[in-house]
Amino acid sequence: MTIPEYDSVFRKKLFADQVALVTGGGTGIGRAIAHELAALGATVVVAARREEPLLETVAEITEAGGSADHVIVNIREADDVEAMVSAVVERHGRLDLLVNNAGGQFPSPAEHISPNGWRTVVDLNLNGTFLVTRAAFNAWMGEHGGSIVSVVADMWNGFPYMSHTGAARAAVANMTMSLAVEWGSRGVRVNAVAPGTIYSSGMSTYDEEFQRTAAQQSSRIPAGRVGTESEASAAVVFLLSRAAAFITGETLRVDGGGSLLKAPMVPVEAHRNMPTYEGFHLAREIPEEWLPQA
Ligand SMILES: CCCCCCC/C=C/C(=O)SCCNC(=O)CCNC(=O)[C@H](O)C(C)(C)COP(=O)(O)OP(=O)(O)OC[C@H]1O[C@@H](n2cnc3c(N)ncnc32)[C@H](O)[C@@H]1OP(=O)(O)O
Ligand SMILES: NC(=O)C1=CN([C@@H]2O[C@H](COP(=O)(O)OP(=O)(O)OC[C@H]3O[C@@H](n4cnc5c(N)ncnc54)[C@H](OP(=O)(O)O)[C@@H]3O)[C@@H](O)[C@H]2O)C=CC1
Repeated sequence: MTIPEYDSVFRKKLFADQVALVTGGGTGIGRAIAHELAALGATVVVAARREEPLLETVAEITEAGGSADHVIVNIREADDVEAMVSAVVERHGRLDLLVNNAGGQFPSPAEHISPNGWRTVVDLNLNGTFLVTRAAFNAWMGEHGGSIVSVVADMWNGFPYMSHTGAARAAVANMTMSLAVEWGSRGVRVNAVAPGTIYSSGMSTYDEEFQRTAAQQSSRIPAGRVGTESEASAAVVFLLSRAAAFITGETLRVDGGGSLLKAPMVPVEAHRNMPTYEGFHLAREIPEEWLPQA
């Protein structure tokens, strides 16, 4: 099958002569970003732990007329990360664009997350993102400038049953602001994109029950639907581009308005376990019909 070039809304040679590194670029949102950047003229290096999806994405991009390469990496390992960034600069001579897209987590009530489970998710989504960002700055961007975008999540009002990733992604949004300030004078912009529920191939890594819950999110999203991989990619590409030259330290929501609603992602169980406080004897007591019915 012939692979057509990515149908980007951006100008064809936007990233000509630039080199981009996309972590997690072999699958889902990362794969879409890799395709879009390559269609816009960048040489794209995709990096992750499994070689097969990386090779497939590289082959697709090459077939579509773009330039791509891959590196195997576990972003939780500092030595791996250093080797990845060195390989990109050695092979391609520069590193202009970094997309911290690799990430993931598992749904679980907080009390059942083991210490190692918590550490693993924070290591991947926060520490891994920091390691890659730091390595890209030290190896290239600190001297030559560049643009960094990290993919986080809709953690704005907490992330029930995903507390580990919520904490890690909020930390990345905060790190994004710190680094934007520290590195502005070096010509490096640092931003993030916070996707809501995106119908990415990554969704199929979850069990059926979770996927059903995710599908039901449509009814609480003002856009009336979940998002596409391309919609997440377009936001990342915009922030990487010169069109965003005056934007740094920002986390852009790509969630169809979902994060604006007060409705929780998961329903609150009816209970009477939260005692009220009435410090004033003339205060109104909450009447029975205003309390949850068991
Ligand atoms: C309400 C719906 C809203 C929908 C919004 C959706 C928003 C987000 C969507 C996405 O991100 S899409 C998909 C992205 N992709 C993934 O998430 C990938 C899948 N996840 C993983 O690969 C793992 O979760 C991982 C932990 C991130 C990495 O796993 P790794 O193989 O490195 O770890 P392990 O060695 O297997 O485990 C380490 C540690 O973690 C515990 N653990 C792992 N999975 C689970 C689980 N499902 N439940 C409970 N605990 C888990 C595991 O037991 C280990 O701990 P110890 O046993 O050693 O204590
Ligand atoms: N889909 C959605 O609704 C949302 C997704 N996100 C985030 O967007 C990003 C992309 O997700 P999506 O495309 O949906 O899902 P995917 O599961 O397809 O993408 C995750 C990618 O990260 C890579 N990865 C995971 N762990 C590591 C690691 N330790 N080192 C290097 N690479 C790693 C995976 O490759 P490999 O396993 O080969 O290493 C994979 O390519 C993730 O950070 C995800 O959490 C955020 C909000 C919503």
